[in-house]
Amino acid sequence: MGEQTEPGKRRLGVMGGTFDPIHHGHLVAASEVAAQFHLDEVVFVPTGQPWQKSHRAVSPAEDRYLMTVIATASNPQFSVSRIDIDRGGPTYTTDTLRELRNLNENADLFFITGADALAQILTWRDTEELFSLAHFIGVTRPGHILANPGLPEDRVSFVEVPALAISSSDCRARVAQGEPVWYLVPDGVVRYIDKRKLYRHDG
Ligand SMILES: Nc1ncnc2c1ncn2[C@@H]1O[C@H](COP(=O)(O)OP(=O)(O)OP(=O)(O)O)[C@@H](O)[C@H]1O
Ligand SMILES: O=C(O)c1ccc[n+]([C@@H]2O[C@H](COP(=O)([O-])O)[C@@H](O)[C@H]2O)c1
Repeated sequence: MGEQTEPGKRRLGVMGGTFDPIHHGHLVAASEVAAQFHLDEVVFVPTGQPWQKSHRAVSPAEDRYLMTVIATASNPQFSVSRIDIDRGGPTYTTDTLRELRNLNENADLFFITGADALAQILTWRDTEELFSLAHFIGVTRPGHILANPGLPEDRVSFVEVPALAISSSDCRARVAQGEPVWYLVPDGVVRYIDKRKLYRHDG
C-alpha cells in the first residue's frame, strides 16, 4: 500500500508531535502506519517550539524528548530525533523534512500526523514545498472524520488506526487532578511524569 518506492530506497516514517506527553495513541498510530506502508523505520520528532500551540505553556523540550525516548526504546523500528529541538525557534515541518532528507538521501519520507492536524496543513508554513518533500499520512483518532480538505490526492493518504480515545491534553488534565494515567501512556512515562512532577499545579 502507499506510494511506490524505487528498489533499494528506504521508506522512512516521520512522526512529528509535541508529545507532551507521548501516549499510546501516538505509538499505535506509528505502528499501524509502519505496517500498512511497509516502512523500514519510524523516527519520532518532538517539536522544539510548536508555534500553533503558543496559547498554552508547553513542557520543557528535554522532558518531552526524554519521554519520547523512554516510550519508543523497546521497539527496534522506532527512533527519536532531536533536530526540531536543536534547531531552535518555532518548529516548521518544512525545516524538519528538509533536514531529514539531507540526512537520509536514499530514503522516501512519509510524514505521519493526526487526520485533524492534516486538515489544518494549509495553515502551515510553505505548504507547497511540504508536499514535494514527503508523502503525508493522516491517522484517524476517535471523533475525527476522514476527509481530504482539498489536499493533493497523490501526496496524501488517510489511515484508520484502532480507536484510542487518548490525547495529551487529557493525560495532562488527569495528572493535574491526581487521576491515574497508567495504561494511557507507557509505564516508564508514568514514572518519568511522577519523578519530574510534570503537569501538577504544584510542580
Ligand atoms: N489517539 C490518537 N490517535 C491518533 N493520532 C493521534 C492521537 N493522539 C494524537 N494524535 C496525533 O499525533 C500527532 C501529535 O500529537 P500531539 O503531540 O499534538 O498530541 P495530542 O494528543 O494531539 O496533544 P494535545 O492534546 O496536547 O493537543 C498529532 O497530529 C495528533 O493529531
Ligand atoms: O510547519 C508548520 O507550520 C506546522 C504547524 C503546525 C504543526 N506542525 C507539525 O505537525 C505535527 C503535529 O503538531 P502538534 O502541534 O499537533 O503536535 C508536528 O510535527 C508539528 O511540528 C507544523
